[in-house]
Amino acid sequence: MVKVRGLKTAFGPHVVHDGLDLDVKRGEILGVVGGSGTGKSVLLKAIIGLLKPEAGTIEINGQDRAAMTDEEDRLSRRDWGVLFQDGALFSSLTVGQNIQVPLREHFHMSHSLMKDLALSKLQMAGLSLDTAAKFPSDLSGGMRKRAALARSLALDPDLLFLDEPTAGLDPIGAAAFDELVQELSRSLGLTVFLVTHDLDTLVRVCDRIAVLGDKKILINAPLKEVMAYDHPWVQEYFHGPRARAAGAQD
Ligand SMILES: Nc1ncnc2c1ncn2[C@@H]1O[C@H](COP(=O)(O)OP(=O)(O)OP(=O)(O)O)[C@@H](O)[C@H]1O
Repeated sequence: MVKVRGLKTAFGPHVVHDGLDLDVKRGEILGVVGGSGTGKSVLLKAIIGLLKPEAGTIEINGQDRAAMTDEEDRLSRRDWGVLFQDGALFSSLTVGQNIQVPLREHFHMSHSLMKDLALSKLQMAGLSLDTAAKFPSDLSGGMRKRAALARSLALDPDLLFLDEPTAGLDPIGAAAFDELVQELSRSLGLTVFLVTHDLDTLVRVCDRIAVLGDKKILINAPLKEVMAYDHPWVQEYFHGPRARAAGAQD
């Protein structure tokens, strides 16, 4: 579903990725982890086209992003949704209006159809219908995440990019959110690219885990294999007390 080859990204002299390869398989939930500043968010931004790589190729659904015309790029954007770390909802719009933003951008449809679609996405994200009329500031952190998830589902994407979706949620809210992502992935066949620091999330929902380090993907494999990988950061992260508490046992 996503194929990255030889990716190089840099900010001036600061090289973030160099010769990075990554595959995201259709229908899987891939967890992307790595130490702070290893370039998880930059990788996500490069894949979705918010950041231009210095070298390498990125294919989504078999289409080389660099070779796309503007129109092809616009159309391909319908195939994926993004949930950024802060939710990034428009504060002056209601939740319902927020969910309608991508629909307005991509389709000409009647107001009532748009409203109905927004309500169905709210339900998919586990929110009650009355949330549509509320403003983001009226919602709890967990509800805001769900509202942002509903917006990222607006165009019925095949692929979902989530950047630290459970950051800032309490453990119960985080577990419920993880469950929702897993349920959506299974029922809609969604492929999920999930950047996270949350060991609970990795253990609970990810089919495979890609570890970023030394400007590359060090390993991309199921949890058990990743835990056995001989690298200091991997060993410390997956065998420390937090990992044991999350149930990541050999
Ligand atoms: N717009 C930018 N301009 C300059 N440097 C940047 C920019 N965005 C990111 N960087 C740098 O790129 C590197 C990778 O950043 P990134 O945000 O991808 O890290 P991360 O792995 O997501 O970290 P964290 O886990 O702390 O969120 C960092 O050194 C960061 O300072």
